[in-house]
Amino acid sequence: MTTTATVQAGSAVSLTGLHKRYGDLRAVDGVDLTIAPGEVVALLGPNGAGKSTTVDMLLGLSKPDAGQVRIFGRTPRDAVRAGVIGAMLQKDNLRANATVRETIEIIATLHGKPERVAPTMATVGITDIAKQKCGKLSGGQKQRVRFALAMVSDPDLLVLDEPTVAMDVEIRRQFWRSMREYTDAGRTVLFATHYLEEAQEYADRVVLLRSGRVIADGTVAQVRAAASGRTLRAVVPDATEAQLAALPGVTSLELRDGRAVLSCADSDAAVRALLREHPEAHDIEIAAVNLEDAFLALTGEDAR
Ligand SMILES: Nc1ncnc2c1ncn2[C@@H]1O[C@H](COP(=O)(O)OP(=O)(O)OP(=O)(O)O)[C@@H](O)[C@H]1O
Repeated sequence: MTTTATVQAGSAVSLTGLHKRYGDLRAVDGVDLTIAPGEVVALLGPNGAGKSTTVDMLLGLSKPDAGQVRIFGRTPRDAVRAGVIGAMLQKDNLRANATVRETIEIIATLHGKPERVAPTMATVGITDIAKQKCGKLSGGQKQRVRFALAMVSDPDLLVLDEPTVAMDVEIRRQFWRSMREYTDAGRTVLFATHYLEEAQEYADRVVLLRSGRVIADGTVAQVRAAASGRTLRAVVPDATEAQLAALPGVTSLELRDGRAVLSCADSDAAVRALLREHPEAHDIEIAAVNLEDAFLALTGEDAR
């Protein structure tokens, strides 16, 4: 049997008891997180939840007040030096006067991988802007150049802080297509995002941060279930609130003009009992709670 210790020893990312304060503010307040090789993990949280602070410590850009970071068993600094981490941050690190190709070439050469320049630019879709100066690029183009910089060393772990900010819908799709190619090859990704639908669509696992703490961690399906299961809607002309509230699996409800909206921990049990006790019920719909609802229920505040 695999023990927790061996899983952590073989982990891509291991954050243990991570704390970071700014004055009295606990920006990161005891984060424990282990990511296995090959996982694609979304780090979600409202503004100020501590996502960027966590990412900065993970990359060795800032030092935790307490706790430990290990990337494939190494310190962040050693991992960065060895080229096993590629990072795409929110900060603008592009030199305005350098062309796109020159920018990618410098980093590829630093990592001893000049042969990666052309394929990386093709994958990310920036070959056609290779000769443009970085200072003249649009926000979305700059994001793609940053993505190419993160990918050019062919790292085992990609860390992306809000990667699709400033990208329009088409560019965003293209971005995720190239990410898929990368993750299909078994590489590990941690991305921070405000776009809940991106987490839902592209991550294997979602970690919700709030006030510097992990408040939920699981697959998209588990996070949804942790919040409030499913919503059952039906028209039940003669039912009372008390009758509906007594149905098994129902956790809360609204009833207006015979239209009922039931929040269910167990929607199968609820729908069976509903039809048994109120055979006149009709127009029944059962929907999974989407991640946004789950997120709002768990954090109790506006995600954006
Ligand atoms: N250098 C700093 N000095 C003081 N406070 C900081 C600093 N960096 C971050 N903070 C504070 O720490 C908390 C966590 O910030 P952080 O940027 O990690 O959150 P976030 O989840 O990335 O938010 P956002 O989605 O807005 O980027 C916030 O309250 C922020 O104001």
